Amino acid sequence: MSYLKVDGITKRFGDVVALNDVSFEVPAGEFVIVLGVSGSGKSTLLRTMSGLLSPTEGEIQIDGQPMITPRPEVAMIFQQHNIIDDMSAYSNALSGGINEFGFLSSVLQLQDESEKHRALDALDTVGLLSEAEQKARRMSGGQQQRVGIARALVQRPNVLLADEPVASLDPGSAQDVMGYLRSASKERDLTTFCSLHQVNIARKFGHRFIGLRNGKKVFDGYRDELTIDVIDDLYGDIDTEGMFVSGSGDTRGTVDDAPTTQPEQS
Ligand SMILES: Nc1ncnc2c1ncn2[C@@H]1O[C@H](COP(=O)(O)OP(=O)(O)OP(=O)(O)O)[C@@H](O)[C@H]1O
Repeated sequence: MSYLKVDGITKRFGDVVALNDVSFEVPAGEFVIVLGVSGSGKSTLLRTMSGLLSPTEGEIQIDGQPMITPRPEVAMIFQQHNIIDDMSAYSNALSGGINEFGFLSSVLQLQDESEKHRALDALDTVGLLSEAEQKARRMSGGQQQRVGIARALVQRPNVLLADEPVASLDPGSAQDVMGYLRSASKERDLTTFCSLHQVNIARKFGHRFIGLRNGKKVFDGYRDELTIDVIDDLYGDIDTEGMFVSGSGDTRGTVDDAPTTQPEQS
């Protein structure tokens, strides 16, 4: 049964059609990567799914409920991590409960033990428990993005939306962050959408892929279906050399442990 349903979404900004009649359904727990060139509508799709933007036409349902405004069970991670430099990794993670506990109690850290435990647990999930006291400004870009993931996890989401979470990172850090995102999603059974520019990283970590071009959905398939022809169709003449071999090094969260074709629906 689908947990998330995007039904005929169109989003216009004046004369610009950012999304054009996009529909798909996703079962709970699936890890979906949204691909497409710059301007194809990836961010608009994720922002609409998060409730930050209203569609011009169509509807999004999560767990059978229309998504009209942001909801705590849908967490968003941004490219610029949006974390506070002068706060520790722990305090930043704890601030993920801000919607649930209120701004003041979050800033004053008046949360109870279970909430504090949840922040530490989230830092553990992203491999930063030993860095909990570290000020964010002293952390690398990749570590800061992992703090951003931890903060989203503290929100206790069912759906995680990550809008180009590794766009500003070097390739090694990008793989690291994607590995933690993938393993956090698996560990917590989160339905996850992640938009990416880097096709090789997408192939390494993705399970299902949705391809956008000029706001239209032009591809929706699993890893084995994401062929060079599909990538050429999405991106035009980019260099695809090396995209179809497994990477070396840390394999945390890669798809080698995940089905590469559509799972049977029950
Ligand atoms: N707030 C806005 N006002 C006007 N036009 C917008 C707005 N947001 C997005 N657009 C336009 O909608 C189209 C899709 O933009 P979007 O940011 O969703 O693409 P994208 O695939 O995420 O691009 P990128 O990879 O560069 O972030 C683009 O033509 C963009 O200029």
